[in-house]
Amino acid sequence: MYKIGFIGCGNMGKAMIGGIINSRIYKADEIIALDLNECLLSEVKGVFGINTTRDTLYLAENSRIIILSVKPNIYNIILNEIKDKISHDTIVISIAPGISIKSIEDVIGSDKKVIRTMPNTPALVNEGMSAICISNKVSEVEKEEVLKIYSSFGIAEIVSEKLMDCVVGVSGSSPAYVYMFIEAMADVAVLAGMPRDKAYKFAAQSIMGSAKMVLDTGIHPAALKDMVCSPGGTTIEAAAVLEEMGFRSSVISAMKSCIKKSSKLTSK
Ligand SMILES: NC(=O)C1=CN([C@@H]2O[C@H](COP(=O)(O)OP(=O)(O)OC[C@H]3O[C@@H](n4cnc5c(N)ncnc54)[C@H](O)[C@@H]3O)[C@@H](O)[C@H]2O)C=CC1
Ligand SMILES: O=C(O)[C@@H]1CCC=N1
Repeated sequence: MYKIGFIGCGNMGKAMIGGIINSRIYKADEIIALDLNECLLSEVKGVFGINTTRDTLYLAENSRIIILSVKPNIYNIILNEIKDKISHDTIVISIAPGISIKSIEDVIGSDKKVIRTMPNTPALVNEGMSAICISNKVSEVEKEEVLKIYSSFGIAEIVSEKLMDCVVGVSGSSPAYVYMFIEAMADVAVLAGMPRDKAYKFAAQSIMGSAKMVLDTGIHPAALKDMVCSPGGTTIEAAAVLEEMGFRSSVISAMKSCIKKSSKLTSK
């Protein structure tokens, strides 16, 4: 029996497998994965040394934990395909926006163990942020095990299911906004004469350091911002332009749109 099986090893599946392997929580031979894309499957086998299969039913029958790392529109197809192979000891984990615990139970049975999660791609470098919701069929020991898996590639927190759309906006999707920010900052550094490789390093490390300041010091982000803005200095010039150009309101509108999209998927 494999400890964990991934159906789908695209961006998110690969990131989680990479995080689990890096943290050594499971050995490569305790993990199995499947993907319709043969190149991708040989890639994860080659890079991580895990087992692979083309047989979805074999994976479902032989994995104690199954992670459905496919797009939300494939969920029902896969669940219908594997439902007879899911035992009462199997834990089925969703990582997709809009896929509720109930919608999975409706297909595989409400007597089965289902966990809904929302990870993010920084899992690949063990800096993921994940939310986890547990159904009442999952025991305390199983909850702790899943928390341990998700904590192996970053920070993981139990949240109530009603917060999951919000989680998509604030952590599932947010790495994309941050990459856009890094790209923009690096482009301007290049414009001002810095070589591109250095520009990415300077921009990314500044964002990582600032995030670490928020997490490690517990100081309010506004106070941390004020600590950078010298009176009559350079930073307040930039901050004033960001306010003028609607920086915060752009982020607010973008995230509201993301959360709305996630809740629209859920209500379908
Ligand atoms: N990419 C991200 O940052 C995040 C993605 N998610 C969720 O993770 C899930 C996967 O997303 P990505 O990895 O980004 O997508 P992706 O498109 O990179 O990977 C999905 C993989 O599923 C495979 N696939 C499709 N049908 C299949 C089938 N019938 N059997 C086996 N494999 C099949 C595809 O070949 C593909 O490699 C989605 O539900 C997404 O919403 C959640 C959090 C973050
Ligand atoms: O864009 C998406 O739909 C997925 C969910 C969170 C991140 N990527």
